[in-house]
Amino acid sequence: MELWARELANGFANYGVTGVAMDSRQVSPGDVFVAIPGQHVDGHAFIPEAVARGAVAIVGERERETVNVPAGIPYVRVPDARRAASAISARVYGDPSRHLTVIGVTGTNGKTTTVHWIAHMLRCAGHRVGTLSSVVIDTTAKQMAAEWTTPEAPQLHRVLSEMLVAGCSHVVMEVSSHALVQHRTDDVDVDVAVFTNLSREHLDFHGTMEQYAAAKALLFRGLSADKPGAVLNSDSPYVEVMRRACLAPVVTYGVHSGDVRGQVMELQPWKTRLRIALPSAIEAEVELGHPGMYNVYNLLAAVAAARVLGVEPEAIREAISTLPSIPGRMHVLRPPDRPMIVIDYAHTPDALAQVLHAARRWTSGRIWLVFGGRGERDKGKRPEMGMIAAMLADVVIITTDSPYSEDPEMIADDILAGVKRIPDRPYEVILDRAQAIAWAIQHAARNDVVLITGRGHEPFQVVAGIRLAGTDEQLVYDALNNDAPPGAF
Ligand SMILES: CC(=O)N[C@H]1[C@@H](OP(=O)(O)OP(=O)(O)OC[C@H]2O[C@@H](n3ccc(=O)[nH]c3=O)[C@H](O)[C@@H]2O)O[C@H](CO)[C@@H](O)[C@@H]1O[C@H](C)C(=O)N[C@@H](C)C(=O)N[C@H](CCC(=O)O)C(=O)O
Ligand SMILES: Nc1ncnc2c1ncn2[C@@H]1O[C@H](COP(=O)(O)OP(=O)(O)OP(=O)(O)O)[C@@H](O)[C@H]1O
Repeated sequence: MELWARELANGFANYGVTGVAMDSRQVSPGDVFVAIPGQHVDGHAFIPEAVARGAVAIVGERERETVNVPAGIPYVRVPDARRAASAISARVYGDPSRHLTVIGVTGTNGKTTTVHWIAHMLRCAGHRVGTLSSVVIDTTAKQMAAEWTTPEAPQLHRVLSEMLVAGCSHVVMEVSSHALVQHRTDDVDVDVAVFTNLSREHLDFHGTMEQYAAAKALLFRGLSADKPGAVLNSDSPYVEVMRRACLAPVVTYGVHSGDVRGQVMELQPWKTRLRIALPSAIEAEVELGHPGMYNVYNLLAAVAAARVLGVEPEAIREAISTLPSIPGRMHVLRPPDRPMIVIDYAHTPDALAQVLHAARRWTSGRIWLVFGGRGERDKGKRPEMGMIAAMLADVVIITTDSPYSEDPEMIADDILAGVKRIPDRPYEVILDRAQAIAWAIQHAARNDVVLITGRGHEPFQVVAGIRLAGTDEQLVYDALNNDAPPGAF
């Protein structure tokens, strides 16, 4: 930690500050308010509101004369407000990560799944484990729906301190590239860092794949040489970027290469038989009850991490036979006399391709894919996903997926440009998501599959700034109930 950040953090801890807030609407009495110059608004404009809510000190980047700080309230100007927020949060909440074994998982896809599977393996070995994922924040004493993949530093350190109080010895958490670039995790003392994979995503934020990879590599750069290690996917073209960033010992995993190696014996529609070889020459044949090659990689990442953490092979083996499903990932509904319906969270080109490859094994019939593109996010991936959809599905239904402030029709046009690159692929554009899902279910035959991707577990869409409640599962139930005779489902 830079000297200025350490001194600032110590100063606030000694000053008796009891909490940290980066958003004026979340200030509690006794907090220090950190003003962030944002992309939309300037957090410095909310200093009076923060003080009115009980902030006892302010940190910002602007000169004191240019901001409105009420008399008697200390103001500290810093070179980087996000960096300051992280340092102060860690110190004010008692540096909880130093007393926990923290496993950070980064990568474009598979973070949530890998986090929950590592946590499961550690629990099978008898540890008390907290988790932070984009589905849930679980301190073991309480569970909260997650709004972020990785929360802002104040919430992050507060939650880590709650996990410590709840008696956790380990925490497994997702670390997003946004979090790494925005210093949210700078002061989390990570012990084991895991890399799943890297493919196109968030280029609106990172600009290029090189910069995106460099952002992910920050997690490994932060891992000191005395830590148990980094766990890297050696089949990823980006493995060397992560390895170069790393001073800690490296353990790799993969199907084609790796210290922990998975050899697929049989890839069945819904499960996979594989032989896993560990560096200690221990080999075991296991059955993974989750479909797709990509889940083989998630499993190998979890196994390698568990071994680095000292989990015995027997506990790992037991854990593999009881691995949990993740809400909204490959969630299967089998209404009688209807096509099978699968809800999944694929929202990147690679994830969509992986899931469609897996889906091809489920049916000799047709795959009806219902999906959209999220607003205010990487527009370049939309035509790519459109083309993948048209290449790998039989019927493509383009719909709306949380457009935020964007026009859903324009987003659909972006996707359509990719769909049209594959000649003669049938497609429909039905912007109302409920209608799109209902249309696919009505038209698909009994032995077809309706695959609905992009929203997974998410409980709402944001349309023109308004949160519209309703999961995809609910939309499926509505479609079936409106259409089916009573009691058929
Ligand atoms: C693109 C991005 O990362 N944006 C983040 C950025 O927003 P911004 O620069 O637009 O902030 P702003 O709205 O201008 O506000 C500036 C400051 O004023 C504050 N404010 C604002 C209004 C008010 O009344 N009072 C107040 O104090 C805000 O809290 C903020 O601190 O700074 C804000 C404050 O830190 C973040 O909330 C916001 O995350 C937005 C909500 C977001 O959607 N982030 C996503 C992209 C994200 O981080 N995702 C990753 C996962 C990605 C993945 O899928 O892998 C994640 O970890 O969740
Ligand atoms: N290893 C993987 N490689 C490619 N795609 C994957 C992989 N694991 C999961 N997926 C796909 O990505 C989707 C999201 O999976 P998961 O939530 O585990 O990833 P994530 O990185 O946490 O994403 P997010 O942070 O957006 O939740 C899944 O529904 C599946 O379609």
